[in-house]
Amino acid sequence: MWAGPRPNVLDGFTTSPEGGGGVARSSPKSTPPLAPNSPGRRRPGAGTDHRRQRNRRLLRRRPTGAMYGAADDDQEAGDHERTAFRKAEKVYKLYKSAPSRRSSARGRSRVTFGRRTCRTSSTSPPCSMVTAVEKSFRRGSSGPTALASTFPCFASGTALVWRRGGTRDPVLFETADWGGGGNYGVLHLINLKACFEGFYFIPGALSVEEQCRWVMDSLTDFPQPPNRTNHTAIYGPIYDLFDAVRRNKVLVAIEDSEAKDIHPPRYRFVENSEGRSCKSFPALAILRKLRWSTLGLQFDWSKRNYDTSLPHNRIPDALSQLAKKMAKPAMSFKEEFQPEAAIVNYFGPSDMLGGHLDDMEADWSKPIVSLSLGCKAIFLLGGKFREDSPLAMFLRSGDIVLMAGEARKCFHGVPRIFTDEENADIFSLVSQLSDEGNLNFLEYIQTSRININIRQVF
Ligand SMILES: O=C(O)CCC(=O)C(=O)O
Ligand SMILES: [Fe+2]
Repeated sequence: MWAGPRPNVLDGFTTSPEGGGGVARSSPKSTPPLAPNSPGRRRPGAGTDHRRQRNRRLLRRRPTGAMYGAADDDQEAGDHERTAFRKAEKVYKLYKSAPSRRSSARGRSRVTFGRRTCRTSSTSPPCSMVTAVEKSFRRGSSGPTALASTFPCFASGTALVWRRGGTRDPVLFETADWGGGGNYGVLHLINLKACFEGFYFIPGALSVEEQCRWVMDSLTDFPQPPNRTNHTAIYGPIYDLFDAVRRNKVLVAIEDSEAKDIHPPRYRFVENSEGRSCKSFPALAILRKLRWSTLGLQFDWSKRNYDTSLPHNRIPDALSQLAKKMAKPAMSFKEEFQPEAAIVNYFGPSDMLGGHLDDMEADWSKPIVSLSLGCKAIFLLGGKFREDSPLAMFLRSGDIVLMAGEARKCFHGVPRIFTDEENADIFSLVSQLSDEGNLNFLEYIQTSRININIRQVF
């Protein structure tokens, strides 16, 4: 169990108890109440009270994203917490039957779990758009739809969405103009709710080789300084985390005399901590508590803005090229997407990302390009208000989602990932990594999901 210094309370996700609970979450009591009907989107920079108020709400929602602890929240929350989005999160989240335990130790998440038995079991995945869509896309079934039966080429039409309780809603969709060639099907929801316009789903967009590459980069290059991670606020810049895991190293505090720079590393990895009086942290534990890293322009979670004064590298060229290519269906004919920042989210077995909006980019007409890697997840796409019931869908390794236009203003989140062998849906990724002998990556990704979302900030 994690016993390190208290992390930035605004960092990352709340982790599972067995995952170490390394990321603290802010207490629901200390955060401002959520207005029952959040105001619609205002243009960035409007600087109104509404906007500030909403940002404070998001400040709490986005980075903490606590799913464990939800039971606590529910008890302490008022009606404003009982929104359709919140209800859906509860339907889809992972429940465990385990003895109730509450940790209040400093530096750990305050989590409660095991109060309820499993409702969303790994064998009963949600009825969702993707249930319908993937019947047609992935398995080639005729399905109750006007979708062409073979993936990746399909025709515009209507799909039926099963909702809980057996009702079926039609979803009108069109195939998006890919523009850049490539053998992908792009599903663009256009009428389920007006606000879904601008949401594009590109199943199987990344080959297994590409998936391996992005998994490896996410674990090796992307957390390297000057990129910041949830660990930066605690340890300062730390280098070569994944290499340290491979070599079973431990993280130790650097003696004062070793620090010469203005922003010196405060910790570094060493072979073993023998002979040192300070505390040491196994590299593997640090990796397991990695929740996010930021590429390109660095996002300041505490101020909720992009801090252009922070040292940063440009988005890696290959990632930038990929994002430009994938963004095409959501861009106007003459424009090119300009990747300026990316957030890499690392999900452990019981992690989730609470419902939120991404509203800190200046131009919301530009898409967010979001890559899924590793274990399958449930993604909730809500409306402009938390009261709008979200659509649930699966995102698998290699899928890409674009959020643009109206959908850019919609609440969304990830209440659940599937880490069991049967439901994680990572067979090809696993066999590719095993063939290549990349066992450390394999071990990590078998119980994890990585999301890379790429943004144009200005
Ligand atoms: O993990 C995902 O698929 C979504 C991530 C996301 O919405 C975000 O980082 O803002
Ligand atoms: Fe998001």
